[in-house]
Amino acid sequence: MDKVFIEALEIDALIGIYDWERRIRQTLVFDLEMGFDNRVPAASDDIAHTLNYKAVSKRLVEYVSQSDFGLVETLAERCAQIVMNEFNVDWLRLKLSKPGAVRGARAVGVIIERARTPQGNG
Ligand SMILES: Nc1nc2c(c(=O)[nH]1)N=C([C@H](O)[C@@H](O)CO)CN2
Repeated sequence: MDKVFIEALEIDALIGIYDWERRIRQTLVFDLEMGFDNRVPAASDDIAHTLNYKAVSKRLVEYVSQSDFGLVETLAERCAQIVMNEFNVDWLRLKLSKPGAVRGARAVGVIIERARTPQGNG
């Protein structure tokens, strides 16, 4: 399967379960892999036929910077739904890292993989 990816997209957000986290903004890092048949845009050389990684990035920045959740799990799930629903993506892997959240760890976070289940005709 072909993919389009976004690596290390940094977005500041209000996130976390502790009181001190409710008073600051923290930088989150997003890595996305999205299934897409890249033969179509390759044949036409037309940006309109792509899964446009700039458009996806812009939408995520818009959403995440306005978001306010306790858990990274919740934010990751919402982002996955936005990408799948608004950009017609059937499969994705999303890694959401929270750098510096745990002393001694470079980053912590979640990796989720989501696939749209094919609809039967019965
Ligand atoms: N699985 C998770 N564990 C933790 C989360 C989380 O969102 N998912 N969050 C925290 C705190 O907010 C932490 O990031 C502050 O250091 C702890 N564990």
